[in-house]
Amino acid sequence: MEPNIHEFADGTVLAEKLADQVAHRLAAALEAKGAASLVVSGGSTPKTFFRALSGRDIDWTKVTVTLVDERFVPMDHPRSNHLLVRENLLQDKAAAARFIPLYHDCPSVEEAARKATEATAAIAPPFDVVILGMGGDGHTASFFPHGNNLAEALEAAGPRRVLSMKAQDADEPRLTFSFSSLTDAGLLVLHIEGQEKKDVLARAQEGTDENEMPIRAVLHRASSPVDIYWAP
Ligand SMILES: O=C(O)[C@H](O)[C@@H](O)[C@H](O)[C@H](O)COP(=O)(O)O
Repeated sequence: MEPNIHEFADGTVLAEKLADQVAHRLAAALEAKGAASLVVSGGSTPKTFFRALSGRDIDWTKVTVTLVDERFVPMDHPRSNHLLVRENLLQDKAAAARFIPLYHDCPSVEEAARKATEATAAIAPPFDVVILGMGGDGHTASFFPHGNNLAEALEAAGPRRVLSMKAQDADEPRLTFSFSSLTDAGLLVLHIEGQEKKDVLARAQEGTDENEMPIRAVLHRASSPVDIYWAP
């Protein structure tokens, strides 16, 4: 299924449009089920979008927010995605949402992944909204090229869970939802910005080796349509 590409004049316009689309999708889920789930990525790209979404007027008390992936660091660590989401998304109206962290203070990242799987199992599948980012190496979530658990993480019919991931390109051990947990979302978005990321996307779309560029698994075999949001 070919991705749908939405291009915007700049990151601010993109953030407002994406916040509108996500709020609309969450509101529809709340109307239909009385609950909604939002699963977001970390990194530097989503900050403006998070701030725009935090002010949208939906019943956030019934929305569960969690992370696509997390660095294996405590919440007060500057590289924590939980910290990023707490400071930028869980503010204003969205402060009322329930947040489920992936990080757990365990002796190993493998044990933390088991605890994160248990802690997130209560979120009814499929997730309503999943927002992915992409690194310059073609990783998404914590599906890093040549990651130690990459094959398992990318299994099409693998169990819904959180796995640990270690990779040369990752600054620290990671916790990541599996491909199967993320890619049947009601709304599956890849949010990237800048010409460099657009060039990386083009290279990913031309090739098939998922170990080299794991984003290819999402682009080529996600069960949900992929909506790419891009601004210069
Ligand atoms: O924990 C993370 O870093 C993210 O989940 C990761 O997958 C991110 O989306 C990309 O690395 C892009 O990051 P930037 O937005 O900083 O380029």
